[in-house]
Amino acid sequence: MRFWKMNGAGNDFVILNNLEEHLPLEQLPQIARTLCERHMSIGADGLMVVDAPSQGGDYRMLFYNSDGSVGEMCGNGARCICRYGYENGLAGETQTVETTAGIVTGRRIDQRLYRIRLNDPTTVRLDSPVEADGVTYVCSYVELGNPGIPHAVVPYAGLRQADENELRELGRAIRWNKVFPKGANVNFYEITGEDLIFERTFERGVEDFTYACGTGTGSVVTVLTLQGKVSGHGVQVDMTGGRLVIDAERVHSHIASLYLTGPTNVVCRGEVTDEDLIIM
Ligand SMILES: N[C@H](CCC[C@H](N)C(=O)O)C(=O)O
Repeated sequence: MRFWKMNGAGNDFVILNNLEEHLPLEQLPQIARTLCERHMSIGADGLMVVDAPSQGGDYRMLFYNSDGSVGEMCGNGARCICRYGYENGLAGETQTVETTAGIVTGRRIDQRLYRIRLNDPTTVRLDSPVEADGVTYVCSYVELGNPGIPHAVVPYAGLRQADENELRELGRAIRWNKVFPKGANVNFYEITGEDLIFERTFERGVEDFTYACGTGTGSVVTVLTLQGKVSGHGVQVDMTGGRLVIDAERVHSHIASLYLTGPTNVVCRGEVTDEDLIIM
């Protein structure tokens, strides 16, 4: 089984091409759990599988979190898979990717820089109170696409200096809060300059912080653009693993388009030989 290991701003993935591997779909959650484990196997935040398109796209992208759960979409993953698609001859410099959340289009800017149009926000709930550990947090909720990937957007003063363990516990409490029926990725942010944000995301399905989250940055900038706190144009979002840039086009009280731009890295390519993997 051939694989690529990639990351987008430090959000890392194992990529398999099912047009060649022909793995049964029902085995993919188990394969994701095995290969994403950081001590026993390759290690990654998620597994992405390229499969045959069914809606006129160049290919279909299946996304599994490291715990084997399905993600509707992954912004950094989609940027990486566009590079994978381009470099493997599956698509050209502009491409159409079929994701569970809907169609995502992507564009190669240069060897490492890729830009995608994220799924449009389908649900936006600004500033509703969420209670965690007896404290009320003012928290917005965004879903991108349909079925939408769920994001909580939480302002957090002094985020850079915050105690990581405390923040993780809070992230976990909000992630499991009953007001979010699908759960949520929890995006803590602070505004650090004009159109400049620092963000950390506690991810559903990884159940920890990742180094970056593309749909998370899109959700934060959606909220802040609607609230008039950022311009929406070229908003820079710094995360642990690098800088992502969001362009959000605001039309009246909604976001009409959302673009994510950022770096990719092909870390290695090779053959999976993990002897713990059971493939029927
Ligand atoms: N890191 C990803 C999102 C993964 C989504 C996953 N954590 C889920 O909620 O299923 C991104 O760049 O958009």
